Amino acid sequence: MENEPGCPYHRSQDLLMSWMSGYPFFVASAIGGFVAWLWWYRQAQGNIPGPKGWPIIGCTIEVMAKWHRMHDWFAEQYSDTTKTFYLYFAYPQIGVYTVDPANVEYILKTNFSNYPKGRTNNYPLHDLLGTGIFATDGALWKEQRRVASYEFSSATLREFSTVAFREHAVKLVTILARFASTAEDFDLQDLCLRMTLDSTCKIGFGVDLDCLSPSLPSVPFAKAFDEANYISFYRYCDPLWQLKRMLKIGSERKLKECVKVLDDFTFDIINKRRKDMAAFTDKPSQSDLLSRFIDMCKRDNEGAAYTNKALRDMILNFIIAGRDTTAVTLSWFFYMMTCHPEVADKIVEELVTVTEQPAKHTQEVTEEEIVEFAQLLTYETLGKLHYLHAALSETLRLYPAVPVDGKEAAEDDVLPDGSKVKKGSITGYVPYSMGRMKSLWGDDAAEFKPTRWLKDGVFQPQPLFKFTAFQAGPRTCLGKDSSYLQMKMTAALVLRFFSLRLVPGHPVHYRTMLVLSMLHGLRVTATPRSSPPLQ
Ligand code: HEM
Repeated sequence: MENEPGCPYHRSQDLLMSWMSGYPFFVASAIGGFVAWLWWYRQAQGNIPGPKGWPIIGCTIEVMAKWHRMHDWFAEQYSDTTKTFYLYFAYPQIGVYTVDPANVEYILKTNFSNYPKGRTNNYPLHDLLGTGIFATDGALWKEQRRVASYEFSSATLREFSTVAFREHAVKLVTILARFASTAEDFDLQDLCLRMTLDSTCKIGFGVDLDCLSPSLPSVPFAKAFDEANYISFYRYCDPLWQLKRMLKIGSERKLKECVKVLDDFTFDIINKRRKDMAAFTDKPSQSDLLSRFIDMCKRDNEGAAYTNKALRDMILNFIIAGRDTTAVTLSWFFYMMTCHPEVADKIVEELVTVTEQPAKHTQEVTEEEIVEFAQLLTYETLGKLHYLHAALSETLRLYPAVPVDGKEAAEDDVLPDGSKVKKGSITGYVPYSMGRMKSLWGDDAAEFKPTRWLKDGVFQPQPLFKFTAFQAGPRTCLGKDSSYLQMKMTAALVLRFFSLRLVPGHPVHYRTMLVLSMLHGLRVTATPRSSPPLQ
Protein backbone atom coordinates (compact mmCIF):
# COMPACT_ATOMS: atom_id res chain seq x y z
CA MET A 1 0.00 0.00 0.00
CA GLU A 2 2.69 2.40 1.02
CA ASN A 3 4.66 1.82 -2.21
CA GLU A 4 1.71 2.64 -4.35
CA PRO A 5 1.81 6.00 -6.07
CA GLY A 6 -0.81 8.33 -4.65
CA CYS A 7 -0.54 6.95 -1.11
CA PRO A 8 -0.03 9.58 1.64
CA TYR A 9 3.62 8.53 2.14
CA HIS A 10 4.46 9.16 -1.50
CA ARG A 11 2.49 12.33 -1.61
CA SER A 12 4.43 13.82 1.32
CA GLN A 13 7.73 12.65 -0.15
CA ASP A 14 6.85 14.28 -3.47
CA LEU A 15 5.87 17.40 -1.69
CA LEU A 16 9.18 17.45 0.19
CA MET A 17 11.15 16.89 -2.99
CA SER A 18 9.36 19.57 -4.92
CA TRP A 19 9.66 22.02 -1.98
CA MET A 20 13.35 21.26 -1.56
CA SER A 21 14.03 21.79 -5.20
CA GLY A 22 12.04 25.01 -5.31
CA TYR A 23 12.23 28.61 -4.26
CA PRO A 24 10.97 28.25 -0.67
CA PHE A 25 13.77 25.86 0.21
CA PHE A 26 16.34 28.21 -1.18
CA VAL A 27 14.93 31.07 0.84
CA ALA A 28 14.66 29.01 4.02
CA SER A 29 18.25 27.76 3.62
CA ALA A 30 19.47 31.29 3.02
CA ILE A 31 17.68 32.55 6.13
CA GLY A 32 18.94 29.59 8.15
CA GLY A 33 22.48 30.18 6.94
CA PHE A 34 22.24 33.88 7.68
CA VAL A 35 20.95 33.28 11.20
CA ALA A 36 23.74 30.73 11.79
CA TRP A 37 26.28 33.23 10.51
CA LEU A 38 24.90 35.96 12.79
CA TRP A 39 25.04 33.54 15.72
CA TRP A 40 28.61 32.63 14.86
CA TYR A 41 29.52 36.33 14.34
CA ARG A 42 28.26 37.24 17.80
CA GLN A 43 29.80 34.13 19.47
CA ALA A 44 33.14 35.02 17.93
CA GLN A 45 33.08 38.28 19.91
CA GLY A 46 32.74 36.26 23.11
CA ASN A 47 35.90 37.46 24.80
CA ILE A 48 35.92 41.02 23.55
CA PRO A 49 34.75 43.33 26.33
CA GLY A 50 31.77 45.51 25.45
CA PRO A 51 28.37 45.09 23.83
CA LYS A 52 28.27 42.56 21.00
CA GLY A 53 27.91 44.10 17.55
CA TRP A 54 26.13 43.03 14.34
CA PRO A 55 27.79 42.75 10.95
CA ILE A 56 28.10 46.08 9.10
CA ILE A 57 25.90 48.12 11.46
CA GLY A 58 27.94 47.23 14.57
CA CYS A 59 26.15 48.34 17.74
CA THR A 60 24.11 51.04 16.04
CA ILE A 61 20.81 49.53 17.22
CA GLU A 62 22.04 49.23 20.82
CA VAL A 63 23.46 52.76 20.76
CA MET A 64 20.19 54.17 19.44
CA ALA A 65 18.16 52.23 21.97
CA LYS A 66 20.33 53.42 24.85
CA TRP A 67 20.87 56.92 23.49
CA HIS A 68 18.85 58.71 26.20
CA ARG A 69 20.91 57.06 28.98
CA MET A 70 24.11 56.58 27.03
CA HIS A 71 26.52 57.65 29.80
CA ASP A 72 25.01 55.26 32.32
CA TRP A 73 25.03 52.50 29.74
CA PHE A 74 28.75 53.16 29.23
CA ALA A 75 29.28 53.01 33.01
CA GLU A 76 27.52 49.60 33.11
CA GLN A 77 30.09 48.16 30.69
CA TYR A 78 32.86 48.47 33.26
CA SER A 79 33.62 46.22 36.20
CA ASP A 80 36.57 45.37 38.45
CA THR A 81 38.03 43.37 35.58
CA THR A 82 36.81 45.34 32.56
CA LYS A 83 38.41 48.77 32.38
CA THR A 84 38.42 49.09 28.60
CA PHE A 85 35.68 48.09 26.17
CA TYR A 86 35.12 48.14 22.43
CA LEU A 87 32.12 49.67 20.73
CA TYR A 88 31.51 48.76 17.10
CA PHE A 89 29.86 51.56 15.16
CA ALA A 90 28.74 51.20 11.53
CA TYR A 91 31.58 49.50 9.64
CA PRO A 92 34.50 50.26 9.70
CA GLN A 93 34.42 52.59 12.74
CA ILE A 94 35.40 51.16 16.13
CA GLY A 95 35.52 52.89 19.48
CA VAL A 96 37.87 51.92 22.31
CA TYR A 97 36.75 53.42 25.63
CA THR A 98 38.77 53.23 28.80
CA VAL A 99 38.54 54.18 32.47
CA ASP A 100 41.98 52.87 33.41
CA PRO A 101 44.11 55.85 34.58
CA ALA A 102 47.26 54.20 33.13
CA ASN A 103 45.60 54.04 29.70
CA VAL A 104 44.28 57.58 30.06
CA GLU A 105 47.77 58.87 30.84
CA TYR A 106 49.13 56.96 27.85
CA ILE A 107 46.53 58.41 25.45
CA LEU A 108 46.61 61.97 26.75
CA LYS A 109 50.32 62.30 27.49
CA THR A 110 52.79 59.48 26.93
CA ASN A 111 51.76 58.73 23.34
CA PHE A 112 49.98 62.05 22.77
CA SER A 113 51.14 62.30 19.15
CA ASN A 114 49.27 59.10 18.25
CA TYR A 115 45.96 60.41 19.56
CA PRO A 116 45.03 63.69 17.87
CA LYS A 117 41.42 64.83 17.69
CA GLY A 118 41.56 63.81 14.05
CA ARG A 119 39.11 64.27 11.23
CA THR A 120 36.31 62.49 13.15
CA ASN A 121 36.24 65.38 15.61
CA ASN A 122 37.49 68.33 13.61
CA TYR A 123 35.51 67.96 10.40
CA PRO A 124 31.95 68.23 11.84
CA LEU A 125 32.98 71.29 13.86
CA HIS A 126 34.80 73.08 11.08
CA ASP A 127 31.99 75.38 9.88
CA LEU A 128 31.47 76.76 13.37
CA LEU A 129 34.94 76.60 14.89
CA GLY A 130 37.12 76.98 11.80
CA THR A 131 40.75 76.39 12.65
CA GLY A 132 40.48 77.44 16.28
CA ILE A 133 42.29 75.68 19.14
CA PHE A 134 39.38 73.36 19.92
CA ALA A 135 39.12 71.92 16.42
CA THR A 136 42.70 71.54 15.16
CA ASP A 137 45.76 69.39 15.64
CA GLY A 138 49.47 69.61 14.88
CA ALA A 139 51.35 72.85 14.30
CA LEU A 140 48.19 74.96 14.02
CA TRP A 141 47.00 73.78 17.42
CA LYS A 142 50.46 74.09 18.98
CA GLU A 143 50.89 77.73 18.02
CA GLN A 144 47.44 78.71 19.30
CA ARG A 145 48.01 76.79 22.50
CA ARG A 146 51.31 78.67 23.05
CA VAL A 147 49.69 82.06 22.55
CA ALA A 148 46.53 81.24 24.51
CA SER A 149 48.45 79.72 27.47
CA TYR A 150 50.44 82.92 27.76
CA GLU A 151 47.37 85.16 27.60
CA PHE A 152 45.26 82.99 29.92
CA SER A 153 47.86 83.06 32.66
CA SER A 154 48.16 86.87 32.66
CA ALA A 155 47.22 88.73 35.85
CA THR A 156 45.45 91.39 33.73
CA LEU A 157 43.04 88.84 32.27
CA ARG A 158 42.45 87.35 35.70
CA GLU A 159 41.56 90.72 37.21
CA PHE A 160 39.35 91.59 34.24
CA SER A 161 37.60 88.19 34.52
CA THR A 162 37.03 88.54 38.27
CA VAL A 163 35.25 91.85 37.72
CA ALA A 164 33.13 90.41 34.88
CA PHE A 165 32.24 87.28 36.89
CA ARG A 166 31.20 89.39 39.88
CA GLU A 167 29.11 91.76 37.78
CA HIS A 168 27.27 88.91 36.06
CA ALA A 169 26.78 86.86 39.23
CA VAL A 170 25.20 89.93 40.83
CA LYS A 171 22.81 90.21 37.88
CA LEU A 172 21.86 86.53 38.18
CA VAL A 173 21.24 86.76 41.93
CA THR A 174 19.21 89.94 41.47
CA ILE A 175 16.96 88.02 39.09
CA LEU A 176 16.68 85.22 41.68
CA ALA A 177 15.60 87.83 44.22
CA ARG A 178 12.83 88.93 41.88
CA PHE A 179 11.58 85.36 41.41
CA ALA A 180 11.85 84.76 45.16
CA SER A 181 9.73 87.81 45.92
CA THR A 182 6.89 86.43 43.79
CA ALA A 183 7.48 82.78 44.76
CA GLU A 184 7.72 81.95 41.05
CA ASP A 185 9.72 78.96 39.88
CA PHE A 186 12.34 79.39 37.14
CA ASP A 187 14.90 77.49 35.05
CA LEU A 188 18.23 77.98 36.80
CA GLN A 189 20.15 76.23 34.00
CA ASP A 190 18.87 78.82 31.51
CA LEU A 191 20.00 81.63 33.82
CA CYS A 192 23.47 80.03 34.20
CA LEU A 193 23.79 79.69 30.41
CA ARG A 194 22.82 83.34 29.97
CA MET A 195 25.33 84.37 32.61
CA THR A 196 28.25 82.43 31.16
CA LEU A 197 27.51 83.66 27.64
CA ASP A 198 27.51 87.24 28.92
CA SER A 199 30.80 86.74 30.72
CA THR A 200 32.63 84.79 27.98
CA CYS A 201 31.60 87.47 25.44
CA LYS A 202 32.73 90.22 27.79
CA ILE A 203 36.09 88.54 28.39
CA GLY A 204 36.45 87.38 24.78
CA PHE A 205 35.26 90.44 22.85
CA GLY A 206 34.88 93.15 25.47
CA VAL A 207 31.17 93.28 24.56
CA ASP A 208 28.12 93.11 26.83
CA LEU A 209 25.40 90.94 25.30
CA ASP A 210 23.08 91.59 28.22
CA CYS A 211 21.35 88.22 28.13
CA LEU A 212 20.78 88.72 31.87
CA SER A 213 19.06 92.07 31.60
CA PRO A 214 15.82 92.03 33.67
CA SER A 215 13.48 91.14 30.78
CA LEU A 216 15.63 88.05 29.97
CA PRO A 217 15.56 88.92 26.27
CA SER A 218 16.20 86.67 23.32
CA VAL A 219 19.55 87.96 21.96
CA PRO A 220 20.18 87.17 18.24
CA PHE A 221 23.85 86.34 18.79
CA ALA A 222 22.95 84.06 21.71
CA LYS A 223 20.21 82.36 19.72
CA ALA A 224 22.44 81.82 16.68
CA PHE A 225 25.28 80.64 18.91
CA ASP A 226 23.11 78.06 20.70
CA GLU A 227 21.59 76.79 17.49
CA ALA A 228 24.93 76.57 15.65
CA ASN A 229 26.45 74.80 18.63
CA TYR A 230 23.62 72.27 18.77
CA ILE A 231 23.57 71.53 15.03
CA SER A 232 27.36 71.20 14.82
CA PHE A 233 27.43 68.65 17.59
CA TYR A 234 24.35 66.89 16.19
CA ARG A 235 26.41 66.16 13.08
CA TYR A 236 28.22 63.46 15.07
CA CYS A 237 25.09 61.35 15.01
CA ASP A 238 23.45 62.52 11.78
CA PRO A 239 24.67 60.32 8.91
CA LEU A 240 22.98 62.61 6.36
CA TRP A 241 24.54 65.89 7.39
CA GLN A 242 27.01 66.10 4.49
CA LEU A 243 24.24 65.49 1.98
CA LYS A 244 22.01 68.09 3.64
CA ARG A 245 24.93 70.53 3.63
CA MET A 246 25.52 69.96 -0.06
CA LEU A 247 21.81 70.47 -0.81
CA LYS A 248 21.61 73.38 1.65
CA ILE A 249 18.50 71.97 3.34
CA GLY A 250 17.15 71.33 6.85
CA SER A 251 19.45 71.72 9.83
CA GLU A 252 22.43 72.44 7.57
CA ARG A 253 20.69 75.43 6.01
CA LYS A 254 19.89 76.67 9.51
CA LEU A 255 23.51 76.20 10.55
CA LYS A 256 24.69 78.31 7.62
CA GLU A 257 22.31 81.11 8.61
CA CYS A 258 23.45 80.96 12.24
CA VAL A 259 27.14 80.99 11.33
CA LYS A 260 26.48 84.09 9.21
CA VAL A 261 24.93 85.86 12.22
CA LEU A 262 27.97 84.95 14.31
CA ASP A 263 30.39 86.00 11.58
CA ASP A 264 28.71 89.37 10.95
CA PHE A 265 28.69 90.12 14.65
CA THR A 266 32.28 88.99 15.23
CA PHE A 267 33.84 90.59 12.14
CA ASP A 268 32.11 93.86 12.92
CA ILE A 269 33.64 93.91 16.40
CA ILE A 270 37.07 92.90 15.12
CA ASN A 271 37.08 95.64 12.46
CA LYS A 272 35.96 98.31 14.91
CA ARG A 273 38.49 97.20 17.51
CA ARG A 274 41.33 97.21 14.97
CA LYS A 275 40.36 100.73 13.89
CA ASP A 276 40.13 102.00 17.48
CA MET A 277 43.45 100.48 18.39
CA ALA A 278 45.13 101.88 15.27
CA ALA A 279 43.69 105.36 15.86
CA PHE A 280 44.66 105.57 19.52
CA THR A 281 48.10 104.07 19.60
CA ASP A 282 48.88 105.81 22.89
CA LYS A 283 45.66 104.57 24.52
CA PRO A 284 46.18 101.56 26.81
CA SER A 285 44.65 98.46 25.28
CA GLN A 286 41.47 97.00 26.67
CA SER A 287 41.82 93.82 28.67
CA ASP A 288 39.52 91.49 26.70
CA LEU A 289 41.09 88.60 24.79
CA LEU A 290 40.45 90.11 21.36
CA SER A 291 42.29 93.33 22.21
CA ARG A 292 45.11 91.36 23.77
CA PHE A 293 45.48 89.18 20.67
CA ILE A 294 45.48 92.24 18.36
CA ASP A 295 47.90 93.98 20.71
CA MET A 296 50.20 90.98 20.70
CA CYS A 297 50.31 91.04 16.89
CA LYS A 298 51.41 94.66 17.04
CA ARG A 299 54.01 93.94 19.74
CA ASP A 300 55.47 91.00 17.89
CA ASN A 301 55.15 92.78 14.57
CA GLU A 302 53.20 89.78 13.31
CA GLY A 303 50.02 91.60 12.27
CA ALA A 304 49.66 89.51 9.16
CA ALA A 305 49.71 86.30 11.19
CA TYR A 306 46.27 87.06 12.64
CA THR A 307 43.71 87.70 9.96
CA ASN A 308 40.19 88.63 10.96
CA LYS A 309 39.18 85.02 10.29
CA ALA A 310 41.92 83.69 12.60
CA LEU A 311 40.85 86.11 15.35
CA ARG A 312 37.20 85.13 14.85
CA ASP A 313 38.10 81.46 15.22
CA MET A 314 40.19 82.07 18.34
CA ILE A 315 37.48 84.00 20.13
CA LEU A 316 34.57 81.75 19.16
CA ASN A 317 36.53 78.66 20.23
CA PHE A 318 37.18 80.29 23.57
CA ILE A 319 33.47 81.04 24.02
CA ILE A 320 32.46 77.49 23.04
CA ALA A 321 35.05 75.97 25.36
CA GLY A 322 34.10 78.01 28.38
CA ARG A 323 30.45 78.86 28.19
CA ASP A 324 28.42 75.64 28.31
CA THR A 325 30.91 73.70 30.43
CA THR A 326 30.81 76.20 33.28
CA ALA A 327 27.04 76.74 33.04
CA VAL A 328 26.12 73.06 33.12
CA THR A 329 28.53 72.37 36.00
CA LEU A 330 26.87 75.14 37.99
CA SER A 331 23.47 73.65 37.16
CA TRP A 332 24.44 70.18 38.43
CA PHE A 333 26.01 71.80 41.48
CA PHE A 334 22.78 73.66 42.32
CA TYR A 335 20.86 70.45 41.72
CA MET A 336 23.14 68.75 44.27
CA MET A 337 22.40 71.59 46.70
CA THR A 338 18.67 70.85 46.38
CA CYS A 339 19.39 67.18 47.16
CA HIS A 340 21.90 67.92 49.95
CA PRO A 341 20.81 71.07 51.81
CA GLU A 342 23.25 70.16 54.61
CA VAL A 343 26.13 70.71 52.14
CA ALA A 344 24.70 74.12 51.17
CA ASP A 345 24.55 75.00 54.89
CA LYS A 346 28.22 74.07 55.32
CA ILE A 347 29.16 76.21 52.31
CA VAL A 348 27.38 79.18 53.89
CA GLU A 349 29.08 78.47 57.23
CA GLU A 350 32.46 78.57 55.48
CA LEU A 351 31.49 81.82 53.72
CA VAL A 352 30.56 83.41 57.02
CA THR A 353 33.90 82.41 58.54
CA VAL A 354 36.00 83.54 55.57
CA THR A 355 34.18 86.85 54.91
CA GLU A 356 33.49 87.46 58.62
CA GLN A 357 29.96 88.51 57.62
CA PRO A 358 27.20 86.73 59.53
CA ALA A 359 24.29 85.56 57.36
CA LYS A 360 21.34 87.90 57.88
CA HIS A 361 17.85 86.66 58.53
CA THR A 362 16.07 88.55 55.79
CA GLN A 363 12.62 88.07 54.30
CA GLU A 364 13.47 90.00 51.14
CA VAL A 365 16.86 90.28 49.44
CA THR A 366 17.73 93.70 48.00
CA GLU A 367 20.13 94.51 45.16
CA GLU A 368 22.19 96.72 47.51
CA GLU A 369 22.78 93.80 49.86
CA ILE A 370 23.83 91.58 46.96
CA VAL A 371 26.26 94.16 45.56
CA GLU A 372 27.68 94.86 48.99
CA PHE A 373 28.35 91.19 49.71
CA ALA A 374 29.72 90.57 46.19
CA GLN A 375 32.44 93.19 46.84
CA LEU A 376 33.83 90.89 49.52
CA LEU A 377 34.25 88.05 47.04
CA THR A 378 37.74 88.90 45.79
CA TYR A 379 40.09 86.48 44.07
CA GLU A 380 41.90 86.00 47.39
CA THR A 381 38.70 85.42 49.40
CA LEU A 382 37.39 82.88 46.90
CA GLY A 383 40.74 81.07 47.11
CA LYS A 384 40.09 80.41 50.81
CA LEU A 385 36.78 78.60 50.21
CA HIS A 386 38.12 75.05 50.36
CA TYR A 387 34.83 73.35 51.17
CA LEU A 388 33.08 75.10 48.28
CA HIS A 389 35.95 74.12 45.97
CA ALA A 390 35.53 70.52 47.16
CA ALA A 391 31.75 70.59 46.56
CA LEU A 392 32.28 71.85 43.00
CA SER A 393 34.93 69.20 42.34
CA GLU A 394 32.62 66.54 43.74
CA THR A 395 29.95 67.76 41.32
CA LEU A 396 32.42 67.46 38.43
CA ARG A 397 33.37 63.95 39.54
CA LEU A 398 29.77 62.74 39.26
CA TYR A 399 28.61 65.09 36.50
CA PRO A 400 31.65 65.97 34.38
CA ALA A 401 30.73 68.67 31.84
CA VAL A 402 32.48 66.64 29.13
CA PRO A 403 31.26 63.11 30.00
CA VAL A 404 33.19 61.25 27.31
CA ASP A 405 36.07 62.48 25.22
CA GLY A 406 37.39 60.71 22.14
CA LYS A 407 40.57 61.04 20.07
CA GLU A 408 41.40 59.31 16.80
CA ALA A 409 44.29 56.81 16.68
CA ALA A 410 46.83 57.84 14.03
CA GLU A 411 48.48 54.36 13.97
CA ASP A 412 47.83 50.85 15.32
CA ASP A 413 48.78 50.72 18.97
CA VAL A 414 48.49 48.74 22.21
CA LEU A 415 47.36 50.44 25.43
CA PRO A 416 49.17 49.72 28.73
CA ASP A 417 46.45 47.21 29.78
CA GLY A 418 47.04 45.25 26.55
CA SER A 419 43.97 46.53 24.67
CA LYS A 420 44.62 46.71 20.94
CA VAL A 421 43.83 49.92 19.07
CA LYS A 422 43.46 49.96 15.29
CA LYS A 423 44.51 52.95 13.23
CA GLY A 424 41.51 55.29 12.79
CA SER A 425 39.68 53.99 15.90
CA ILE A 426 38.02 56.48 18.17
CA THR A 427 40.00 56.13 21.39
CA GLY A 428 38.32 57.70 24.36
CA TYR A 429 38.41 58.08 28.11
CA VAL A 430 35.15 58.36 30.00
CA PRO A 431 35.08 60.87 32.90
CA TYR A 432 31.42 60.07 33.68
CA SER A 433 32.20 56.39 34.24
CA MET A 434 35.55 57.08 35.90
CA GLY A 435 33.86 59.27 38.51
CA ARG A 436 31.58 56.37 39.46
CA MET A 437 34.13 53.54 39.64
CA LYS A 438 34.38 51.97 43.10
CA SER A 439 37.89 50.82 42.21
CA LEU A 440 38.93 54.48 41.85
CA TRP A 441 36.86 56.25 44.52
CA GLY A 442 35.95 53.56 47.04
CA ASP A 443 32.70 51.86 48.00
CA ASP A 444 30.95 55.20 48.49
CA ALA A 445 31.72 56.29 44.91
CA ALA A 446 28.03 56.90 44.17
CA GLU A 447 27.62 59.29 47.10
CA PHE A 448 27.95 63.07 46.83
CA LYS A 449 30.56 63.68 49.51
CA PRO A 450 32.68 66.85 49.28
CA THR A 451 34.76 65.81 52.30
CA ARG A 452 36.52 63.16 50.20
CA TRP A 453 38.47 66.08 48.69
CA LEU A 454 39.56 67.57 52.03
CA LYS A 455 42.27 66.84 54.52
CA ASP A 456 42.17 68.92 57.71
CA GLY A 457 39.86 71.32 55.90
CA VAL A 458 42.32 71.87 53.04
CA PHE A 459 41.42 70.92 49.47
CA GLN A 460 43.45 67.96 48.12
CA PRO A 461 43.68 67.69 44.33
CA GLN A 462 43.30 64.17 42.92
CA PRO A 463 45.74 62.62 40.43
CA LEU A 464 45.22 64.20 36.98
CA PHE A 465 44.57 60.94 35.14
CA LYS A 466 42.04 59.76 37.71
CA PHE A 467 39.94 62.95 37.91
CA THR A 468 39.71 63.79 34.23
CA ALA A 469 36.88 66.37 34.07
CA PHE A 470 39.34 68.93 32.69
CA GLN A 471 41.25 66.41 30.57
CA ALA A 472 45.01 66.29 31.30
CA GLY A 473 48.34 66.31 29.46
CA PRO A 474 49.34 68.78 26.72
CA ARG A 475 45.71 69.53 25.79
CA THR A 476 44.46 70.02 29.32
CA CYS A 477 41.72 72.62 29.75
CA LEU A 478 43.10 76.15 29.66
CA GLY A 479 40.18 77.61 31.56
CA LYS A 480 40.15 75.41 34.67
CA ASP A 481 41.15 78.13 37.15
CA SER A 482 38.95 80.66 35.44
CA SER A 483 35.93 78.35 35.58
CA TYR A 484 36.45 77.61 39.30
CA LEU A 485 36.67 81.35 39.88
CA GLN A 486 33.34 81.98 38.17
CA MET A 487 31.64 78.95 39.72
CA LYS A 488 32.79 79.91 43.22
CA MET A 489 31.73 83.52 42.77
CA THR A 490 28.26 82.50 41.56
CA ALA A 491 27.72 79.63 44.02
CA ALA A 492 28.82 81.76 46.99
CA LEU A 493 26.52 84.61 46.06
CA VAL A 494 23.48 82.43 45.32
CA LEU A 495 23.79 80.27 48.43
CA ARG A 496 24.59 83.16 50.74
CA PHE A 497 21.18 84.67 49.97
CA PHE A 498 18.96 81.78 48.91
CA SER A 499 17.90 78.23 49.65
CA LEU A 500 16.92 76.37 46.50
CA ARG A 501 14.20 73.77 46.12
CA LEU A 502 13.56 71.59 43.13
CA VAL A 503 10.02 71.99 41.79
CA PRO A 504 8.29 68.77 42.92
CA GLY A 505 8.11 66.25 40.09
CA HIS A 506 10.53 68.13 37.85
CA PRO A 507 12.51 65.48 35.94
CA VAL A 508 16.29 65.88 36.10
CA HIS A 509 18.12 63.97 33.42
CA TYR A 510 21.02 64.72 31.14
CA ARG A 511 20.71 65.27 27.44
CA THR A 512 23.08 63.05 25.47
CA MET A 513 25.36 65.61 23.83
CA LEU A 514 29.02 66.47 24.00
CA VAL A 515 28.31 68.58 27.07
CA LEU A 516 26.32 67.16 29.97
CA SER A 517 23.44 69.61 30.02
CA MET A 518 20.06 68.98 31.67
CA LEU A 519 17.42 67.84 29.21
CA HIS A 520 14.53 69.66 30.90
CA GLY A 521 16.54 72.42 32.54
CA LEU A 522 16.59 72.89 36.32
CA ARG A 523 13.29 74.25 37.61
CA VAL A 524 13.62 75.49 41.16
CA THR A 525 12.19 77.95 43.61
CA ALA A 526 14.39 80.25 45.67
CA THR A 527 13.60 81.42 49.19
CA PRO A 528 15.69 83.91 51.13
CA ARG A 529 18.07 81.88 53.27
CA SER A 530 17.00 81.51 56.87
CA SER A 531 13.39 82.36 56.11
CA PRO A 532 10.95 79.45 56.19
CA PRO A 533 10.89 77.44 52.93
CA LEU A 534 7.90 77.63 50.60
CA GLN A 535 5.19 75.10 51.36
C1 HEM B 1 33.69 73.47 34.42
C2 HEM B 1 34.24 74.07 33.40
C3 HEM B 1 35.10 73.42 32.35
C4 HEM B 1 35.32 72.10 32.11
C5 HEM B 1 34.76 70.89 32.85
C6 HEM B 1 36.23 72.03 30.99
C7 HEM B 1 36.70 70.86 30.43
C8 HEM B 1 37.50 70.80 29.31
C9 HEM B 1 37.86 69.60 28.63
C10 HEM B 1 37.42 68.19 29.02
C11 HEM B 1 38.64 69.94 27.59
C12 HEM B 1 39.22 69.00 26.55
C13 HEM B 1 38.27 68.90 25.40
C14 HEM B 1 38.89 68.19 24.23
O1 HEM B 1 40.00 68.50 23.86
O2 HEM B 1 38.24 67.34 23.67
C15 HEM B 1 38.80 71.38 27.61
C16 HEM B 1 39.55 72.08 26.71
C17 HEM B 1 39.64 73.44 26.69
N1 HEM B 1 39.06 74.31 27.60
FE1 HEM B 1 37.89 73.82 29.14
N2 HEM B 1 36.52 73.30 30.57
C18 HEM B 1 35.86 74.17 31.39
C19 HEM B 1 35.87 75.56 31.31
C20 HEM B 1 36.66 76.27 30.45
C21 HEM B 1 36.71 77.70 30.40
C22 HEM B 1 35.93 78.65 31.32
C23 HEM B 1 37.56 78.03 29.39
C24 HEM B 1 37.99 79.36 28.93
C25 HEM B 1 38.27 80.36 29.71
C26 HEM B 1 38.06 76.81 28.83
C27 HEM B 1 38.97 76.74 27.81
C28 HEM B 1 39.38 75.59 27.22
C29 HEM B 1 40.21 75.55 26.02
C30 HEM B 1 40.78 76.74 25.27
C31 HEM B 1 40.38 74.20 25.70
C32 HEM B 1 41.14 73.61 24.52
C33 HEM B 1 42.52 73.19 24.95
C34 HEM B 1 43.30 72.56 23.82
O3 HEM B 1 42.72 71.90 22.97
O4 HEM B 1 44.51 72.74 23.84
N3 HEM B 1 37.49 75.75 29.49
N4 HEM B 1 38.08 71.88 28.68
